[in-house]
Amino acid sequence: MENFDYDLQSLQEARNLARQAKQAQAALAKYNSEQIDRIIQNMVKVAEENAVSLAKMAVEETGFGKVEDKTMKNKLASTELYKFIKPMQTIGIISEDPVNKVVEIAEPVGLLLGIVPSTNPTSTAIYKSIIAIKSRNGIVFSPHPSALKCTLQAAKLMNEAAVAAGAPPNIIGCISKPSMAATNELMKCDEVDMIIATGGTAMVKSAYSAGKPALGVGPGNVPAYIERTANIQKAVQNIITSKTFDNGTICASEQAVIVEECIRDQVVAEFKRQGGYFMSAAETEKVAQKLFVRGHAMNAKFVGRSAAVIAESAGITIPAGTKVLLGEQQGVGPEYPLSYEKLTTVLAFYTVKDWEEACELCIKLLKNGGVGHSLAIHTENPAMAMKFSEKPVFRILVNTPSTHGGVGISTGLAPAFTLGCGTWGGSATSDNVTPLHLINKKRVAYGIKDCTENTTSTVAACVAEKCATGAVSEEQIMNVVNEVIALLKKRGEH
Ligand SMILES: CC(=O)SCCNC(=O)CCNC(=O)[C@H](O)C(C)(C)COP(=O)(O)OP(=O)(O)OC[C@H]1O[C@@H](n2cnc3c(N)ncnc32)[C@H](O)[C@@H]1OP(=O)(O)O
Repeated sequence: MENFDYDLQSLQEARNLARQAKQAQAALAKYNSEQIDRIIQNMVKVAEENAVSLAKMAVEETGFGKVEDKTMKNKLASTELYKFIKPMQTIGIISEDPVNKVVEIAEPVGLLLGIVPSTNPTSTAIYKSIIAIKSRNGIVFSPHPSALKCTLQAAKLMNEAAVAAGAPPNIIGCISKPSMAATNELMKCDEVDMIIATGGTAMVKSAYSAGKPALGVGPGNVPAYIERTANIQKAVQNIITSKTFDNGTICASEQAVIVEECIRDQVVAEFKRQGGYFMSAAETEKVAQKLFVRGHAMNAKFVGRSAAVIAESAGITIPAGTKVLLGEQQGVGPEYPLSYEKLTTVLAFYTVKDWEEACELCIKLLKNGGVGHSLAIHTENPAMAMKFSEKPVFRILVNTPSTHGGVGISTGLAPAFTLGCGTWGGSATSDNVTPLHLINKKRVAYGIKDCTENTTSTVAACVAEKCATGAVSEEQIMNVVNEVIALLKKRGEH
């Protein structure tokens, strides 16, 4: 009976949130760029002011990651994101093509449903709130139950900041009584126009099955290849920096290190020097037993945990100061547990003969749960980086920590906490999701080609008109002239 009451209240809350946010969004859709920018600036300010407290809440509630790194994630989701999206045109006329005479006008998508993972519970809520408002959308959140309090607080702060700067009340909402029934209700209700789903595979799949537009992200299983020309000291430093950032909770973080035989000893020595601990086969087995449940599903108890916590729980002794645990693997698949995604401070370690073998292994690892996501390569040979761009991923991250590279901290990629995996990874986009994914484009298109019989004279008139206005360049005029000649030739009149 208690459960029944809870589910009922949870459903009612979801329906109310969707109704209120939809109403607010209808009003927001009439705002201009200045009004929207003022609102976003205030959201960014409030997110920045609360970056530390939200990070603390997230670590306390989920047990994942580190306060200082979650603080940085909250800042990436606000201050850094704002720098990147400020110049984006998301309102009104966004482009005019005088030659083809097409005018593009941005319209909001409407009301979004944001699904938020437990691994990035406050940064994802801040990021999705800001990109939603930038495109004049409303958003309601479905938080992960084990990160409820911190996601709710982040969403509340974003709503209050938006409203204080002029947004309609309730433009950002968040479920306070999470249940699958409420999440399903939001996914399917008429008020929600689009779902942005970040989280586990099952949740993303159900978002795509809701019968409405959805942007979802697939899982990652990122290989990091250290090629023979790489700066080994830097490559190892990048990998450790990445894997220890928030204790490995970001899905773009490295999952396996691949090295060539000829540099293996140097790489191993460098890892040891920088805080890597190479586990024996027996130790690897013990750690793997902790990391996974039900086959190779990640055990939440060891997601985003330090090497020391994992080692202690597995009953293995490691030197003080160890940053990452590495386990040698000879293959990929169920018999090699570290060949799966582990959002924590553990890496698989592989040795290959040459780059061709590295290629094959990368493909196998990606097919083991990471197709479409990301791959890291450390090399001083640009041609080698381009060879690896042929692999089935949409982010090829070169000489950079893959965590920082994938989410746009250390690369020119868009700052984002929703990283599309393209159709190969079951996503509707292969991009880092930005406000430009959250607009509809309306097009006003003038007739520029006559479809009637008297084409020659109409095209000539069209050329004359374009010349007369002086609005087009000589090159553009020549293009039109060439078009006319081609047309006449086709009709046997030239
Ligand atoms: C840019 C980026 O880094 S994006 C990163 C996104 N990637 C991820 O989050 C990694 C994928 N996530 C996972 O594998 C898991 O969520 C873990 C390992 C992190 C945590 O695992 P757990 O908390 O044990 O399990 P899980 O996430 O499946 O959820 C637990 C329960 O909450 C439910 N739940 C999850 N999200 C929601 C939601 N939004 N609303 C309602 N219920 C939910 C699940 O259905 C599940 O219910 P069940 O126990 O009845 O099956």
